[in-house]
Amino acid sequence: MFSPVSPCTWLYSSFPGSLHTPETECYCCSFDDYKLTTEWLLNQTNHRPKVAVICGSGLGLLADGATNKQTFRYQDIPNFPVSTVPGHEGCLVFGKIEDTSCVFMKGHFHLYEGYSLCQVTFPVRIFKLMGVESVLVTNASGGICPDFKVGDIMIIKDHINLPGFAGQHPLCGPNDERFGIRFPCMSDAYSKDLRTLALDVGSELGCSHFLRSGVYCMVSGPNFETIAEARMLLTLGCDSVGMSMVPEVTVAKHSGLRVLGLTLITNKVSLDYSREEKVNHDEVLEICKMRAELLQKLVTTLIGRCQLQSINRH
Ligand SMILES: O=P(O)(O)O[C@H]1O[C@H](CO)[C@@H](O)[C@H]1O
Ligand SMILES: Nc1nc2[nH]cnc2c(=O)[nH]1
Repeated sequence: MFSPVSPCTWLYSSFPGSLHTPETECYCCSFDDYKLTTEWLLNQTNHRPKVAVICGSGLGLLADGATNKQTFRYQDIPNFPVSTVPGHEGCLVFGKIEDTSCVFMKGHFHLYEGYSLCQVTFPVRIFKLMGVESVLVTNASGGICPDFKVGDIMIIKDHINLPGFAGQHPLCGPNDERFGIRFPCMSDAYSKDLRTLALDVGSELGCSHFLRSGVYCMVSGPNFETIAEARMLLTLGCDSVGMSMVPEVTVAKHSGLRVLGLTLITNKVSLDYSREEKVNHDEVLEICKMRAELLQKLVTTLIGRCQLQSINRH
């Protein structure tokens, strides 16, 4: 189980009713922690997923298109964190999309929930050990690029890891060579093949007009941006901003998984002091609901094709 050595344990445990106990706190997970969870899952299911889909805020129904489903609540899986954010159901769904065996995370974890980045990225290493080859990460984000509209889907071509600049990085700590090298290259974190495939599939489905490509920036949250922060992000070259995904992508790339990132633009980030609209999480979830069916079609079609692409490459 997790070793109770988080430098923050004393802080969290000093809040009455805190979610954090010495048992759930960790600084680093050991290989045995990952192994235990992987073996538990492999014993509980006959599914052997090749593709993992991480569903962000309000996007859990991406799993609905799968057949032969088997569901596990996060709280029942040894070592798994639990979801605390509305719109994150908190279960792992195994199933098939056409002939491809998949695993869907209905809800993922965030720094702002108080989890360590080792906990946030824990499932990604489980997927790797289960034999997953490609990861599709989806989430909700605010549009910084003035051309973006609410409801656009941005194919992530690159990211800026702002918490990483401040030392909040999932690969800090001892490096386990069984997963990957000490200094991984991140200039190609998002597979070019998968990005091209996403554009092709989007065009086939007639949704090219709201498919975008751009740079996603992760902030820790939980507050939405001030106008000065939003302007800074625009200057830095960010097209959208959110509070997740980058740790999972970094750990996935570190362990040699192919990554595709899709972010739904749920709101336009205010860059102007005269704008009256105020963003809130309910609005984010509302837009996710509005686009869910189309995103599901996109993801489902992509999964069949990306597995085919993977087979052809071997
Ligand atoms: O990134 P996901 O989890 O999709 O959700 C995004 O939306 C929430 C804020 O509304 C934050 O969690 C932000 O990161
Ligand atoms: N940081 C951030 N995260 C989001 N998630 C959805 N919209 C937003 C946003 O505007 N800012």
